[in-house]
Amino acid sequence: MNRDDILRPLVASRLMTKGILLGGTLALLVILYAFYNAFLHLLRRFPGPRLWAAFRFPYVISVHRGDIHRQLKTFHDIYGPVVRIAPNELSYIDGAAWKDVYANRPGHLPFPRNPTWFKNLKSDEPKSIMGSDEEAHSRMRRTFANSFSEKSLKDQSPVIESYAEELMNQLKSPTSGRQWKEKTVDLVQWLDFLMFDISGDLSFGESFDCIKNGKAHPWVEIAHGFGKWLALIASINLYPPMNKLLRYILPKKLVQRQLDHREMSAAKARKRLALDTDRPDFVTPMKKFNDQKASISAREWEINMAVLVFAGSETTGSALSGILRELVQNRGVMYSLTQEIRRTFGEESQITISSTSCVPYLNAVINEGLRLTPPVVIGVPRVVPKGGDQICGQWVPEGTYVSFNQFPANRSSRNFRHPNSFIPERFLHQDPRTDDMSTFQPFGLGRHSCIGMKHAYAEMRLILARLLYSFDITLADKKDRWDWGQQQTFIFWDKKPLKVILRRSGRV
Ligand code: HEM
Repeated sequence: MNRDDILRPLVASRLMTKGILLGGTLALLVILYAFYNAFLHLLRRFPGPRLWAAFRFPYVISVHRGDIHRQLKTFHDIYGPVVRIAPNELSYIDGAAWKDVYANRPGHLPFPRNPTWFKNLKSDEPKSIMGSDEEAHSRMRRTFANSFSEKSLKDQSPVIESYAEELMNQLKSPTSGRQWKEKTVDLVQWLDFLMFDISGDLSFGESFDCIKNGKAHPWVEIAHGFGKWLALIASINLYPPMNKLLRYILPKKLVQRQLDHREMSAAKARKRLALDTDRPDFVTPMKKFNDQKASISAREWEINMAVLVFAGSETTGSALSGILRELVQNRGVMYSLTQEIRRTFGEESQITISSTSCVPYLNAVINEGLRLTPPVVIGVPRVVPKGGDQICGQWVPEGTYVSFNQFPANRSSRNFRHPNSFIPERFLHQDPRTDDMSTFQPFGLGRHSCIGMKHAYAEMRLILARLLYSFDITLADKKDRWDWGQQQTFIFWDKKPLKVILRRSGRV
């Protein structure tokens, strides 16, 4: 036996001992970290699943599996209206949380948006209205407000109506040169095309021509992946200091796709800004305001126009798809709504944004659809400000992430009778004993609430009325029935197709 033969096992055994010690120390640290979070942390008295209270990873995994909305629903069913869903995060489904977290309360500090979800890739990136910087937000909100007023909506109505007309013409158009009696189409796809074309026109001054071409514009295709992208960035941001390496960890191809998208948006925004025109869109009123007050920079314009296109199209398209799925799966409601529309309007040309503003059952159907299939599935989280604050009568320490989560709230039997059923009548004859309408805020509340709410309602009414006036709509496959919540969510719904048969109603 030489010297090396004697030393080799000794070295190996030392290395193994060191490895075991290191592994043991790490395991101990993880156990201590989890023990601290679960039993000593200031949030320890809030109910919730122990593993989620101890670590952030179950939440992140669920976000990436696309089932966070269902997980939250299950937790609220078990633990009640407030649940601890991560070491530093609480989820609410109690209506009082809307006011406490999102509204401006006199004598209380505002709860800012959680920067984790809105952090930029680079520190010098321009700010957007969706960001967490409160000063930038109020500057932009003031600039944009005029574009979303009643008057602006009235001015923009002919533009929106012209796109609804284009969609109807496309759906009615002969197939293979022949008139048709019935036709199968995917409404999710067509509604998506419609909403992006409208948003493109109002924000960039030109349509994406998705309806005309029958396919998504490259800008729109990339935008479809935006929810997954946001979820990815947020999950990395949840693990500081890993987020400092964000730009280096993310797959280069993915980052490049987003950067190309931004460049494409910037070019479109610049092109519209350069036009000397008073066309009725979002830009004209904003530009007038900005020319006087110089409130936002050129780079801020560029990013905000892209935000507006996405915020206005993904959400409204999703709402319309959800409502139409509920309608084709609930024939009684479909029948009542169709009757109301065909009774109210003698001709299709009478259906406009203004004429659809007071059609009661239509409004009730839209609200019930927003309740069952909320486009903003889970809440946009806020951070409890300095000094902590009371939420739903309980003190919550500063720095805690808090959110009102629409899907679990709207599907909870604490808040609604028969929460999973599509019953528009609950909005016509409201009964506070069975339905807690304070929980229903599809457009949010407070200074960050949806700036485009009036537009969204106007578009939804117009399009539903036109579709149901002209067509009898049924499911292409009778077995294709399922609950909207079964789909995955990546911030937004990952929508499955809605294949329906259109039959001409006899009115057209
Ligand atoms: C059914 C359709 C829509 C739904 C359900 C919806 C929902 C929401 C919600 C819940 C928020 C609040 C986010 C937060 O609390 O942080 C929001 C904000 C916003 N929405 Fe909508 N939205 C819809 C349509 C639109 C449309 C049509 C536009 C514009 C054309 C729009 C533009 C915006 C913008 C710019 C914000 C940010 C407002 C701010 O932070 O001040 N949305 N939306």
